[in-house]
Parts: sequence; C-alpha cells; structure tokens
Amino acid sequence: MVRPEYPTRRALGRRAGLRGAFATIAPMFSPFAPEPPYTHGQAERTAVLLCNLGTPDAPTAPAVRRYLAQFLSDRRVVEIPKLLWLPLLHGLILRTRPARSAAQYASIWSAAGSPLALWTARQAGLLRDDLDAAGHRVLVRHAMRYGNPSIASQLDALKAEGATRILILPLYPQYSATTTASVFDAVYRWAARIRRLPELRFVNRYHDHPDYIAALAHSVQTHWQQHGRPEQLVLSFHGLPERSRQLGDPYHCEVRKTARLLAERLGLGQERYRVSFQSRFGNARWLQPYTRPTVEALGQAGLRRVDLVCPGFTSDCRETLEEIDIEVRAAFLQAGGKEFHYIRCLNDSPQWITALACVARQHLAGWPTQPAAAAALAEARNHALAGGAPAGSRATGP
Ligand SMILES: C=CC1=C(C)c2cc3[nH]c(cc4nc(cc5[nH]c(cc1n2)c(C)c5CCC(=O)O)C(CCC(=O)O)=C4C)c(C)c3C=C
Ligand SMILES: [Fe+2]
Ligand SMILES: [Fe+2]
Repeated sequence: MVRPEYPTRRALGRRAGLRGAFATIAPMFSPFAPEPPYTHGQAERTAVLLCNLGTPDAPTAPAVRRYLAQFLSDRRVVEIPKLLWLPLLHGLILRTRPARSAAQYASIWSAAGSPLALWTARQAGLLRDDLDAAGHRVLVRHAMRYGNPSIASQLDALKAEGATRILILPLYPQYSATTTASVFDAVYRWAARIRRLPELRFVNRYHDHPDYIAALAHSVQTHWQQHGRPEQLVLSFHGLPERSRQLGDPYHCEVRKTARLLAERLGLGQERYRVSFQSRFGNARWLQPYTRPTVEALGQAGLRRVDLVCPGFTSDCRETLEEIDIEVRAAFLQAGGKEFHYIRCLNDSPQWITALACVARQHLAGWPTQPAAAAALAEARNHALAGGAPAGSRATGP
C-alpha cells in the first residue's frame, strides 16, 4: 500500500517562506520597472513631452566630454561601424574636442545656464499655459536626447503623475534620422521596460506648418521693421552628411520646402535670399553650400549688409550664438562686409508658442485633454463593460 505523503507543518512553513522570499526578490529579476498595484477607475491623463537635442551640464571640458561621449556614440548620429568609430572617438575626439568646445560654450553661457536648456524649459511652460488657456488640461514636460533631463527620466515622471497618453513632440521642425528618429529610439528603449504602457504618439515633422512659417516670417519682419532690410537674407540650417541624403534622409528636402515657404511669405525673390548649411563635423562631405564660405563670398562680392536667420533651430544655442553670431559675423566683416545681423531663433516668441500649440492640438486629436472629458470617457467605458449597469458601479471592481 502506498501511503499518501502529506507535507508536514514545518515543510509547509518552509515552502511559504520560500514563496515569500521569492515574491520579495522576483521584481529584482523582472526586466520591467516596478509599478504600483493596479486599481480600477484611475483617471486618464494626457501629456506632451517636448524633446530637444541636449547640451552639456556646464561649460567645462569634463561636462562637454560626458555630453559628447553620449551624443557621438549614437549610431543615428555617426553611422560608421562601432569597431572603427569608437577607437577614434575615445582615442582622439574626446581627448581634444571637449576643451575647445567648452571654451565656445563658456562664451554664450548665461548665469542661469545653457541657452538651449533655458529656452526649451521656457517653451514647455509657455506651451502648457497656452493649452491651458484654451481649456486643455495637459501635462507638459521637456526632455533632452543627450544630457539632462533625459527622455527616460521625464517619461518616468509623467507616468508617476498619471499620464496614460503621451505625445512626443521633437523640437525639430524638419525630420532627420539623426535627430527626430534618435528621439524616438530613446522613447522606444524606455517603453521596452514598462509594464503598463501609456498610449504613445509621435510628431515626425512640421517643416511646412503654416503657423511655424508665420512665426518665422514674423520674427524676420519685426527685425526689418526695426533695422531696415539687407541686400541678402541667408537661411542657415544645421548640416548633415551628404551620405544621409543619398541613403534616403528627407531632411534636405524638408529644409528646402521651409525655405521656399518662408521666402514666399516674406515676398522675397530668389535673388534676395539663399539657403546654406552650418555646423559641419568631421571631414566627410556634408550638405552644401556651407554657411561660412557662403557668407564670406557675399562679403568679398561687395555686399554691405547680410542678415542671417536659422529657421531649423527653434532655440538659440551654441550653434547659433557662437558659431553664427560670433564666428560667421567675424568672417563676413573680415571679408569686406559692413553689417551683419543675426536674427534670433523663435525661442519664446508668442507666435512660435501658438504654432507649437497648434501642432500639439492637431496630434492630440481624439485624446481627452480636459479632466471632465477624461472622467466622462472612463465612465462610459465602465458602463459599457458592466453591460449597461449604472456608471460607477464597477469603478473599483474587477
Ligand atoms: C556628428 C554629427 C552631427 C550631426 C549629424 C548633427 C545633426 C544635427 N544637430 C542638430 C542640432 C544641434 N546640434 C548641436 C550641437 C552639436 N552637433 C554636433 C554634431 C552633429 N550634429 C556636435 C558635435 C555638437 C556639439 C557642439 C560642439 O561640440 O561643437 C546643437 C547645440 C547644442 C548646444 O548645447 O548648444 C544643436 C541644437 C540638428 C538639427 C541636426 C540635424 C538635422
Ligand atoms: Fe548637431
Ligand atoms: Fe524635394
């Protein structure tokens, strides 16, 4: 006869202890971030995350080295195979460039920090106010693709604030794999470790949005009303390796369209403006013509006054305040030019905030942005789930 084996009290205790211990350590082995327990009837909240490129934490060589190490290790930015690129990056570039870059950052750093960081944070606050004034209760935060605050940390914060729907809005009007897609990579990486994902939407581009073009035109026209007009207006955009265009990056095409629409809006004939590309990095061939030689040639050709605007940069930063307003200005004057006017980026202009809000609202369409609307939606859902039972009766049930 086989006697059934009943576990002894001590064995049961041991097993419960093991189960308890397992329950304690299991989350440590989960690939997902811990979540608070799920409860029914949680409010739906909509959020917008403004994403910009990023900037060093300080204008010092170590801070710039940290920032550049992250930036230039991104395969979206430098497409050279890692085996060839990393020795060059760590053996040469990160040993020489940070000190030079830090001095350039120092020349444009304000008491409150990096211009790019300040403008981006301000845009987030103003966007929230604008949406709020229009009756849209939306959480708005900003994040940086490289440096701080990181995209992951801001998505964590939005989730902790209860965001269940998040619109990712890069501060790049023209799409490029090197910038826009890299922001999306960071969001996907964050999402891969989240159990209860918010709904996510992404804005790829708004290079031809009428409000964006109107904001640019307003900024140029205001400058001209105060200072008169130049002989030439240069529209300078951040450059990109020519190879990216050949491999299918639409950036160049979108830049040309922004430029055409802006010139049309300003009533400029083709002979009164030109497009150029700045901030070339390394020795490869980038999109042409390059900004500095373009402006030098205008000075050498005897032009008295050139105005320059950077329509692709939505915030002033090192690339505009130092490279353009200091270096390119000096190059023009040295080449014989007399007056160089740098027209500032959109920064916190009301027209730009209106444009951002319009882009955001178009992409938020269908998502509740008011607490009352969100609550009504949740109630309607509960009602449908309960098969018509009074709304709220399932609010806390399974
Ligand atoms: C290595 C190649 C680079 C590509 C490709 C690139 C594309 C690209 N960048 C911007 C916008 C900005 N870039 C900024 C700084 C910056 N960019 C590169 C290199 C590439 N950019 C470097 C190495 C740096 C750091 C500055 C330096 O050390 O020289 C900035 C300014 C940041 C700041 O803190 O002020 C912006 C903005 C776009 C839009 C773009 C592609 C379309
Ligand atoms: Fe750049
Ligand atoms: Fe095109």
